[in-house]
Amino acid sequence: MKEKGLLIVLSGPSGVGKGTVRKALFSQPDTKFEYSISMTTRKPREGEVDGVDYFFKERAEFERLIEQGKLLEYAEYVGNYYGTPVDYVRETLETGKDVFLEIEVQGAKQVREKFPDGLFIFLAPPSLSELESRITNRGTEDEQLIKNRMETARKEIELMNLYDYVVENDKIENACEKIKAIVVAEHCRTTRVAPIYKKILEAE
Ligand SMILES: Nc1nc2c(ncn2[C@@H]2O[C@H](COP(=O)(O)OP(=O)(O)O)[C@@H](O)[C@H]2O)c(=O)[nH]1
Ligand SMILES: Nc1ncnc2c1ncn2[C@@H]1O[C@H](COP(=O)(O)OP(=O)(O)O)[C@@H](O)[C@H]1O
Repeated sequence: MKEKGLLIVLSGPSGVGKGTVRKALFSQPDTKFEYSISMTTRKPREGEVDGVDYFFKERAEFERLIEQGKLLEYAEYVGNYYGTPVDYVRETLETGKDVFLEIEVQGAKQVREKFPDGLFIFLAPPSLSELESRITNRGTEDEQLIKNRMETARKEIELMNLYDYVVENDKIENACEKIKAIVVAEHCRTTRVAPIYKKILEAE
């Protein structure tokens, strides 16, 4: 029987650099995992393409997908829904490929409940002040929103110990290298290679 792929979840506080690190990872030719494109009710930003960056949905349609159980997880984030299509994830894992999710922390918590064997990686900021300056420099939020984001970030950082690994996003390249190394190590875990071991002995 073919071994199933690994579900890799990258999460962490808003503004830590999840999207940036994910894009850097997927621009590297040696990245072998499949990115699961999320659904969202947020409007496309300039240059974003439906079916590439996100599947852009109307609110009513998204709510219908929730009711139909089509989402592995979903969360409401700054007034918009974001969610992971469950069929794509399950079907891709069945083919033996690894699937990569880049999602906020509420969603990651839901995935942990459904996929306890997944690989959960928390992307952490070098410090809270660095996090604040990244959110401020991104220029997408006003002052009050930044204050709220920082309050939320403190609580989110406390959830760090629910994850398997913590990767500090000091430099983008360092974070990418660490994530790739973690995935390689995870594939070599005794619990995962047990079927292969059996195969070796059977082939004797
Ligand atoms: N729960 C959940 N969060 C998601 C999903 N897709 C993206 N996100 C998160 O939603 C947040 C907002 O994403 P986006 O609107 O693209 O803006 P960003 O803040 O510039 O990355 C980020 O923290 C993403 O990690 C998803 O499918 N589920
Ligand atoms: N390692 C890093 N060093 C410095 N700035 C970074 C780093 N990673 C991300 N950033 C910057 O921080 C801001 C937030 O990154 P983003 O990927 O949007 O975060 P998230 O997806 O976690 O909300 C962006 O302006 C991005 O360019």
